[in-house]
Amino acid sequence: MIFKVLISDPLSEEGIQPLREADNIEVTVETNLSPEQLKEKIGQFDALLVRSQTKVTREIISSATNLKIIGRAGVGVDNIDLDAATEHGVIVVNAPDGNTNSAAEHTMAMLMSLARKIPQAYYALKHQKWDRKSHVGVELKNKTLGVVGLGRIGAEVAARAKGQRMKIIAYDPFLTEEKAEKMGIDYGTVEDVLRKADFITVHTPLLKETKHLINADAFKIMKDGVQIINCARGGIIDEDALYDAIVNKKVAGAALDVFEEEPAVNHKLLELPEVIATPHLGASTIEAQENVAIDVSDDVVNFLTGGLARNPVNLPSVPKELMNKIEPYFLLSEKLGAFLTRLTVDVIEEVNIYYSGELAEVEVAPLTRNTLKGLLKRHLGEHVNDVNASFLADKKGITVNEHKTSSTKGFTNLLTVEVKTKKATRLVSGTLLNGLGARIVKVDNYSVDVVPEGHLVFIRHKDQPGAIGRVGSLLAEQNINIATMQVGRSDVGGDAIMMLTIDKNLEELDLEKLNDLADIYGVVAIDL
Ligand SMILES: NC(=O)C1=CN([C@@H]2O[C@H](COP(=O)(O)OP(=O)(O)OC[C@H]3O[C@@H](n4cnc5c(N)ncnc54)[C@H](O)[C@@H]3O)[C@@H](O)[C@H]2O)C=CC1
Ligand SMILES: O=C(O)CCC(=O)C(=O)O
Repeated sequence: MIFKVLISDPLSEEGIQPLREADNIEVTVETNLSPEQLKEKIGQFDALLVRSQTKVTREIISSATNLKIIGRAGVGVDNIDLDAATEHGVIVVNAPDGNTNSAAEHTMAMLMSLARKIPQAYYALKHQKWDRKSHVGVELKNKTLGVVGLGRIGAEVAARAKGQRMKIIAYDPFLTEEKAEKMGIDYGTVEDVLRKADFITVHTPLLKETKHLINADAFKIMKDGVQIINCARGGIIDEDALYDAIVNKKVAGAALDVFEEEPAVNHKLLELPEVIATPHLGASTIEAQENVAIDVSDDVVNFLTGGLARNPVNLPSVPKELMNKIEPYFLLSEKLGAFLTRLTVDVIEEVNIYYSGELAEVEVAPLTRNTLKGLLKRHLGEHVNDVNASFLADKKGITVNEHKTSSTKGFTNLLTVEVKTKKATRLVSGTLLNGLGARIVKVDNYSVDVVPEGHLVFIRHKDQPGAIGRVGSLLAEQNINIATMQVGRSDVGGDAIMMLTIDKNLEELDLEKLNDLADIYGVVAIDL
């Protein structure tokens, strides 16, 4: 059998040698295809290899009747509709490590160019202006670099900036004080980083939680004259807010490799002399392009010829017999993880998963991975799946323990997820009720009975007359209908919880007003 592979973005010729050399693989390189042309052609191919230009939309995937694998020669998979790929049984693989070094080096190049106004001075000189006065820069030595997102690239940037004698302060949901100390950097909340830094560089994926992470409010708390670098993803910084902050002289300069809409030509930020920019070149080196092309080509060859892919982004693969037994628990396990991650404010160090009743009789590793997927997605994004979840948890220094117990507390099956941080232990239990579907039956020490779906609001409060009424009245004022409500308490007049399901989107809920009500200790909004 011959497998047909389409390469639709420019990839390194050296990097695709594994594909060219494989006996049963035929390679077609056709770049610059329009979406319509790609849609028309894709049905003939078993594999598609892309960089970031090709948008692999649901429409393209739906037309790809033979497609088995999509390879992304790079990290970010935001140009590929992962849900559509998973739904169509197409595995997506990426090359997470191959361009780390290049992206980190590009960030350093941008940082130094920004500090010394090199692009502006070059531009002036090219236009016959010998202007030394307008291009006075600042030193990096003894300045503070704030790193938001200390993953592969963020950590490499931090290590290099130390070599420039900079002080580093970083925030990452998986960074602990101990880890920061080992790396010789300061650990802070995102606010600490924004307040203390002279230069701020972002290295997160673009997620719901990181979209416009650097917005007008964030600029307000930064130092006057701060300088900003984005070599990660357009959209992490609110471009309108950045524009205003530069015009108002709050921000002295910005270096951008990425934009909300690419290609970004005629962008208003590019009109500002304080902004220097490159057209998404972070990974554009001979070495990175060779590395990422080799990594995805190897994975495509392995996968098409019956082997395992090393860097799957979405692969669900469990033996059929086991699948039949555990499938009903898949959604519950992910939702328990997703629920618990919203209740956890500090860095998660340990996860304990207790399987009871009929669940104690089967192989539960896929459920553990699925629970971790629910836990990790909030901070690591959609590329977390049940294949890479355990690996990512391990990489983030989280200890994961599975426990099987016979104690079911009256349920035929019970799944309990417990997370431990330095400051707290939180837990949630769920079950499948015969004929009634999934239920959350316990949160910390409180028994509840909540369907784990929709828009949930979890409120900790003091068990006092009027507390529940005040919440109800405030939601009524905001025209928000309460669909279900559960209350639980430890003892009379002590700590208590409310779990509400509301009919409106959580964005329409004024969390601050709820938080400000008398006897309310904390409110968390959770979309399940
Ligand atoms: N400009 C370019 O050509 C390139 C851009 N990239 C982009 O750079 C970014 C980083 O890539 P990697 O370091 O390889 O990814 P990574 O997954 O190793 O690191 C991302 C880090 O962001 C952290 N994070 C998630 N939410 C956060 C939040 N709200 N606040 C702070 N940190 C948060 C995660 O915990 C993780 O440690 C990605 O967006 C990637 O697509 C990557 C390569 C080249
Ligand atoms: O393919 C490219 O050049 C972009 C690389 C990138 O942005 C990524 O790997 O996330």
